[in-house]
Amino acid sequence: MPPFSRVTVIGLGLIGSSIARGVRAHMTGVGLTGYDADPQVRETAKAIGLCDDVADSAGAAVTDADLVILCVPVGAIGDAAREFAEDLPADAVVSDVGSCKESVVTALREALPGVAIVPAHPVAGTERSGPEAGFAQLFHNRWCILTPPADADPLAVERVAEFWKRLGADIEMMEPAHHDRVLAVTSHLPHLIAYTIVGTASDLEEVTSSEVIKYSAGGFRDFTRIAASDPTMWRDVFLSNREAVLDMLQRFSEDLSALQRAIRWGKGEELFDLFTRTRAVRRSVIEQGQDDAREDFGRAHD
Ligand SMILES: NC(=O)C1=CN([C@@H]2O[C@H](COP(=O)(O)OP(=O)(O)OC[C@H]3O[C@@H](n4cnc5c(N)ncnc54)[C@H](O)[C@@H]3O)[C@@H](O)[C@H]2O)C=CC1
Ligand SMILES: O=C(O)C(=O)Cc1ccc(O)cc1
Repeated sequence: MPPFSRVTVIGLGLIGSSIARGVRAHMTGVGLTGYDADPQVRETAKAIGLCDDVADSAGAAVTDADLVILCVPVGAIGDAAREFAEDLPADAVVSDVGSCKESVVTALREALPGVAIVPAHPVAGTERSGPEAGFAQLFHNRWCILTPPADADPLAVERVAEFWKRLGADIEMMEPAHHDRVLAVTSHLPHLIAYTIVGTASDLEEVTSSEVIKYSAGGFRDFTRIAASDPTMWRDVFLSNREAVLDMLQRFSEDLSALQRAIRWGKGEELFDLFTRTRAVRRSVIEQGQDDAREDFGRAHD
C-alpha cells in the first residue's frame, strides 16, 4: 500500500510535475491535487492532465490531503505554506523539495507550527522549468536527502522516505546545516561558476556572441546548459544558503589563485598532479553507478 493516499503538489514546475507524473506512474490509486500561483501554469497543468484536480487556491488544494509537497523556489516556501496553513487537515504531513534546507526548515516551522514537517531534497533535476519539463523517471536511482527536525514523528519520516523510494529514489538522512555545506560545494558552487563563465564569455568584447555559439566545444557547452537554469530558483538558493556558499567560494578562490600562480610560474607538475587527482574523482562518480535519467532525457531533448 502506498504511504499516502491523497497527495497535493504546490508548485507545478519541473520538480512538482515530475512528482505528479511519478505518482501516476508508480502509485496507482493515489489521489493527486495540484496548485500553482501562476494561472498560466494551472491552465497548462489542466490541459496536460497532470493531476486529478488542479485547484484555484492553495487552501482548496490541501483540504483533504494527507501529504502536501511544496515545490516552489526556496524563497517562496514560507509564504506558500502560510497560504494553506488554515486549511491543512490536522493529520497531514508537509514536505518540500528545496535545494537548501536550513532556511526552509526555519520558514516551514514558523509558517506551520505544530504540523508534521519532513523536509526533503531530491538531488535530481535539469536546467528546464515548468509543468511540461517534468518526467516520471527523473528521480530513478538518484538520492533524495531527508532533513527531519530532531523532534520529527518517526512514522511521518518513514512514510515520506517510502514515498520517495516508490518514485525510484535512494534515501539519505542529514542534518540541515550539513546538507547545506555538502550541496554548496557539489551543486551551488558549480552553478555559480557556470553563471560566471558564461557571463564572462558573453561580455568579452573581442569575442562576438556568434563566435561563442559557433565554437562552444564540449566544456563550454556543458556550462551553458547549467547557466540556463531558472534565474528565480538560483537567486533564491544563493540568498538562502549564503554562509555555506560564501565559505566554499572563499576556498575555491584560494585554490584558483594557486592554479593561477602555477600557470604563471610554469609549474607543470602542480597542474599535472591536480588534473590526475580530479580525473580519479570523475571515475569514482561514474563507478558509483547511479543512472543519470537527466542526461538521457537532456540528450533526447537537446
Ligand atoms: N530544478 C532543479 O533541477 C531542482 C530544483 N529543486 C528545488 O525544487 C523547487 C522547485 O524548482 P523547479 O520545479 O525547478 O522550479 P520551476 O520554476 O519549474 O517551478 C516552480 C513553480 O512554483 C510556482 N510558484 C512560485 N511561488 C509559488 C507560490 N507561492 N505558491 C504556489 N506556486 C508558486 C511557480 O509559478 C512555478 O510554476 C525549488 O525549491 C528548487 O530549489 C530541487 C531539485 C532539483
Ligand atoms: O541540472 C543539473 O545539472 C542539476 O544539477 C540539477 C539540480 C539542480 C538543483 C538541485 O538542488 C539538484 C539538482
